Amino acid sequence: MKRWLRMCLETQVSLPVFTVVLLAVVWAATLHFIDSEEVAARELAAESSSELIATYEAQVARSINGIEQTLKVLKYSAERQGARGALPDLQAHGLLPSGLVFVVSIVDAEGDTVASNPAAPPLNVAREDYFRFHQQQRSNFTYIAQVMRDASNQDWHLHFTRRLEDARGEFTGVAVVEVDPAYFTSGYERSRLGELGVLGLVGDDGVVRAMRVGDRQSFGQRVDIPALLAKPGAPVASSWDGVKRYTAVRQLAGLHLSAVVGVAESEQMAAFVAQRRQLLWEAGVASAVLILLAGMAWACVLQGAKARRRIRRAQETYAAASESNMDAFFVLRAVRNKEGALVDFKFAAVNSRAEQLTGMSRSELRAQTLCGWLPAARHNGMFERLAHVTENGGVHQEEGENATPQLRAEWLHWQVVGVEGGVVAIVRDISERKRAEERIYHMAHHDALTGLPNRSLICDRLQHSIAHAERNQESVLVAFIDLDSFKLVNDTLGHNAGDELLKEVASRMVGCVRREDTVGRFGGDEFVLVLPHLDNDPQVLVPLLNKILESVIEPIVLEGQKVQVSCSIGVAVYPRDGRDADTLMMHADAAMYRAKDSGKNNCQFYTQEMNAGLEEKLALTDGLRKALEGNQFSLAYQPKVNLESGRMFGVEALLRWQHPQRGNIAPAQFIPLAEENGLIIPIGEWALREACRQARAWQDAGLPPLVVSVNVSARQFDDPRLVERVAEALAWSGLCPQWLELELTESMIMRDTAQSVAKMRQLETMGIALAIDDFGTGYSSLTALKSFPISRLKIDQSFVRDLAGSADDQAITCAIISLSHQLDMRVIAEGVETEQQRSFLQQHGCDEVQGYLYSRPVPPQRITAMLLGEEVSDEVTMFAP
Ligand SMILES: Nc1nc2c(ncn2[C@@H]2O[C@H](COP(=O)(O)O[C@H]3[C@@H](O)[C@H](n4cnc5c(=O)[nH]c(N)nc54)O[C@@H]3COP(=O)(O)O)[C@@H](O)[C@H]2O)c(=O)[nH]1
Repeated sequence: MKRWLRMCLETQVSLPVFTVVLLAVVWAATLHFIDSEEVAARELAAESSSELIATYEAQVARSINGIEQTLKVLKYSAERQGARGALPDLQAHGLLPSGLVFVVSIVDAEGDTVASNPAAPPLNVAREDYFRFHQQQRSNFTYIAQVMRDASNQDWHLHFTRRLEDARGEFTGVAVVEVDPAYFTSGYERSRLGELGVLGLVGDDGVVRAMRVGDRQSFGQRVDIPALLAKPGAPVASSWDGVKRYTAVRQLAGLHLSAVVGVAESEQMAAFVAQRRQLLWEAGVASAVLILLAGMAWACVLQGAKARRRIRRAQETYAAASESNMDAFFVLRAVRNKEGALVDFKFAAVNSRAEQLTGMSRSELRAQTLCGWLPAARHNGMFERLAHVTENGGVHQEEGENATPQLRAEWLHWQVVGVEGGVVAIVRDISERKRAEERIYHMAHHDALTGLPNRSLICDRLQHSIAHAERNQESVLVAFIDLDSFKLVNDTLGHNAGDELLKEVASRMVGCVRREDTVGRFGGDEFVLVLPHLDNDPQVLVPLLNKILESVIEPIVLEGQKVQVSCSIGVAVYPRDGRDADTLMMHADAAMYRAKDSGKNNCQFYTQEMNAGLEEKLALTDGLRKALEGNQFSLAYQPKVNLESGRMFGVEALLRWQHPQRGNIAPAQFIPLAEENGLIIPIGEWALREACRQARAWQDAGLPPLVVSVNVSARQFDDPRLVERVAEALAWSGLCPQWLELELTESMIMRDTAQSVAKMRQLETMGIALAIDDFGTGYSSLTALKSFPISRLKIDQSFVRDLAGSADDQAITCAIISLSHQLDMRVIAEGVETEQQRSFLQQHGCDEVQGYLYSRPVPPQRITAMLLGEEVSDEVTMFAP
């Protein structure tokens, strides 16, 4: 109810209501006035007709009275002196009326006109109404006949007649006065009767004797007198012309005649109608103006109301938003001195987050000024910044560590917005975000395993150190550290052990350096040291580097086993060995390789000469990239011989690279490089396809089928598409899987035995044979070995080389032969160059051999020739077993 009342009181509602009421009043007054004016006009019209009838009645009475006097004189004279002598006598005495207006005549008993004035031709009127009336009735009153014309008077005229009789009362004729009907309506006053008013005489028979409407004379028509009298004072439609008139009727005393006067309603009410039109027009215009003004006022009011509502909603939204907001809101009103200078701020409003941030209640804050609460604001720039935004508007934003102890946050983001009369400060506690950012930054720049700076942070720090050294003429030492035999630990003891080793080594290295030095993990088992702020003799750091070598090689217990791992360190020094980070890293890397080549567990400083090796490596890498496209690769095939039969049963496919400038490049030189940069995947795939194609070509040529062995490197074996690629090579070449053997190394399959077994089983299922190459050099787990679907072990040539002279190699070789047979595998020895070696192997049950003793790796045509028996090696019978 209250709401409804308040709504009604609101201007946007009350204004239209008021306007409607005002319009209603205006129109009610106007219509009422019109109504009363109409009543007055009608009364006036009715009165006017009453007045006119009185006047007209008197006029007519006077006129008829005159006519009656004439008739009486005529009657008197005619009855005394006879019909013929009456008129001359009367004329002689000047008793006849003017012949211009009245025609008088005497009719005898037969109806013949015996005298007339003015003189007229003789006429018999015996058939006329008035004659028969007087002939038949002894009447003593004037008979007024209907308008007519006859032979003696061609103009329409009225006959006023009286009976003539003799002394006995017998009928002797008729005295006649003829009058123009217009005579009775000549008193028509336009000023009062208008153009449609009526003056008329109507006989008791209802027939009009004379009538005038405006200028129009008429007679003879019938008028319903009772109908005219039915509604006194009200306009009635006249039967003769349909015009509505206020009509008055008077019966003329002693005459069978009524006087009729009428004024037309349209003319009588014309002034009123005009006035009414004027009033309605004025009221209409006034209403339109009122509506227009009210409409404009309403629009303004509505606009204002809308604006107020918007402001109210905005305030409500602001209040709701600020309350539910994670940000603290402080509405600060400027406090000015008498001169208008801004001296402080007062807390006008705050939200609950602001209470939490300050630890003060709303009322406590509102009782404070900014500088009263935070005196430091005057000195730390806060007041100055707020004042600047207050005076100049705009928005000021900043974030940083909180230096105000009154605010409970570590980090704050400030947004100060200028508003009317002050500022709104929106303060957000960003401590959590900052901590997260720090965490993310740390994660992005540190190695997750060791917590050391990662590659990106190492480079960053190195660049900073270089920049600093450049400014201060200092040196920076960069050391590239690679663990020796880490792979072995990882492969044999598993990844967890490898991770533990890396963490331990990392912590030992950190323990060796200063706070300002950086020890970072570059990736895998590679670490980098950045030692800045050196004077120009880097040799002073040799003891530190030795300390690192010593600390790394300290034994460590992993998975219950005592393990010792050394490291190789390569050192480059700014500015001597390079002026930028990339060059220094590259040179340190080169030096580290030199340390590896120099027997590991040592430290090498970069020298110019090392660059040559590096450049060589880069050139080879570049050449490798182009080699596939340039068809620079080919395969050589080395026969594999069955010792028992002495026959070639298979070949090992060995990759050869014919460099366009450098000639033949040994696989030992480019295969590790291709492994390092991943090019071994496409190169290995090419070798696989080519070997399959060649084996199939030999078969297609009708030669005895050979098993072709293809080497698979670690990177190839890890390739998730290995099985797919092998299947594609077989399908593409059309070689049956039984004629393909893949040679894997111990270390590659021992790294993740479960995954290796799964992959090997897939290959075995396809019908492909698997052999373990270089057996004896790795660390095979015999349990794992049992579970592998391996069909052949290949004794590494390092054991075969000294077979004749080394009892150890003999023992190892015999053990491998025995192991193979126990695991139900065949065994082949590679690198067999001498008859002694072959003989030893045969005596100790080795199944197969491969080596220069039989043949070097040769082009496929040579194998073809061997198969065809065209080329015979000393020891090999070139037939498949
Ligand atoms: N992933 C791939 N690796 C390949 C491929 N082709 C070769 N290789 C590997 O390169 C290494 C060096 O190979 P290579 O220089 O061809 O040497 C092979 C033989 O020539 C050599 N050999 C054979 N018999 C003797 C001998 O009597 N004496 C002697 N000194 N050397 C001999 O041994 C190498 C074959 O070794 P292995 O593979 O272990 O059987 C080598 O490790 C190849 O594996 C390739 O396509 N993919």
